[in-house]
Amino acid sequence: MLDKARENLRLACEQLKIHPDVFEELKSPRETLAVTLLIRMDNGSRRAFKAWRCRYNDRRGPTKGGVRFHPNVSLDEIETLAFWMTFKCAVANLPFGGGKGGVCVNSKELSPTELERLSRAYIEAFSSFIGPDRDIMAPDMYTNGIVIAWMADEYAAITGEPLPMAITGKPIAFGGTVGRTDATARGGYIALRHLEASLNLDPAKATVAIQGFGNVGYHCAKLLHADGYRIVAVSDSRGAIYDPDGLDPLAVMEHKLHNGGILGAKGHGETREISNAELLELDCDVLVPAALERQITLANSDRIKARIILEMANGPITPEADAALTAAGHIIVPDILANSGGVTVSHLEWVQNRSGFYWDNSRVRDHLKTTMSTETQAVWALHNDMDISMREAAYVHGLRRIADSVEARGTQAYFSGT
Ligand SMILES: NC(=O)C1=CN([C@@H]2O[C@H](COP(=O)(O)OP(=O)(O)OC[C@H]3O[C@@H](n4cnc5c(N)ncnc54)[C@H](OP(=O)(O)O)[C@@H]3O)[C@@H](O)[C@H]2O)C=CC1
Ligand SMILES: O=C(O)CCC(=O)C(=O)O
Repeated sequence: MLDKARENLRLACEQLKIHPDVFEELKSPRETLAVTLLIRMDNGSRRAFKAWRCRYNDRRGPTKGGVRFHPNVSLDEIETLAFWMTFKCAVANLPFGGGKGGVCVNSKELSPTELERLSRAYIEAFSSFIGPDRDIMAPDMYTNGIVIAWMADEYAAITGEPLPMAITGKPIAFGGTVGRTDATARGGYIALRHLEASLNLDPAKATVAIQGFGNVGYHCAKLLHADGYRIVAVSDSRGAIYDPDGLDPLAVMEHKLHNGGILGAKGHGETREISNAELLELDCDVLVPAALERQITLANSDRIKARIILEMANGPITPEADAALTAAGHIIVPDILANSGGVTVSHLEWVQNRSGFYWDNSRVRDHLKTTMSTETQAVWALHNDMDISMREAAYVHGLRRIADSVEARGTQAYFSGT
């Protein structure tokens, strides 16, 4: 995946006529630590789990990014996610570089005590790699507030820092910020709402399909539904439900909490089960991938019907499929813009921890709204002015800021054309 992600970088470097030195610096991660975590299982046996943390690039500040627990986590995935974080933080204009971490584990197979030991073992292994001015962790797939609280507690014990600033996404009672739980979804929602007029989208008429019903997918569904969008399909790892008359996200979540999954939840009309693959191909106005990478590839891109794709997951569309969809006229609001609301509010948690002054919900939301609207407008303007896709525009926007920070350190001027 990293090879393919570099392709976006190369294109943005070409667009901006950036000096080759910048590409040379950004094409590889600065450092990645790979470890094996050994934990004691409840039955007394020991089990090994591969784990990584990557600091991709720190030109704009300490590296920042979540930690993922998933059986498909690999070195390539973590380095690619850290590459995307580098650009995401620049697009959001945060004083951060990009990082990411993960453990190759199916956390659903662990008991709560095993999961706690694994979370604490991760921090033990990476405690000297991370730090409030070096690398700051946060939640990602299958690392919720409880996992983050164990991690923060372990870091506090190891470092003697009662309030760990090297980990964001903490519970509010442990130094977290208001507004982080739904920040990623809210950021994407603000971006979409900002573009409504330009995209000729009418919430009262528009239909939405959402893949993934976790933190991001659920809150996205809730926010869009509250504004009148008709949520016609949602999915989780077990499958999808489709109801052309619409689904109520709160009722679907209620069902998931009681039954362990969304299958069987009822909407306003005749609800039926479909597969995750079918969900992606539904005839709807907005498709929101909010689960894993590489869900839309050349194998299914010609069957995608949604006019607008709001990429809330990281990397849900492969570069080849992205090119095909763009050529076919689909508008893709790219991940490094659409899902940057999470890290934007993580930044606020870090700021509040450092200052010791805590913001209220309206201040956090106002800040998120201003950031998302400003950066969405900037990317949209570049997309129109340069006649490039929104993804290329987002990379150009982020790359300008990263290249500026390289140049500001006194190295040679990198923009040959300006
Ligand atoms: N959390 C955050 O702040 C941010 C997250 N993101 C990205 O958003 C995406 C989702 O993250 P998040 O919501 O936090 O993760 P969660 O762990 O909260 O939820 C993941 C959801 O995806 C579902 N899922 C897992 N595998 C599949 C599959 N093969 N097909 C369909 N659905 C599947 C899960 O199903 P089940 O419930 O059955 O397990 C679950 O509903 C990821 O790409 C993540 O990197 C990006 C920016 C920030
Ligand atoms: O909140 C953060 O710091 C990072 C979130 C994240 O991992 C992501 O945006 O992909």
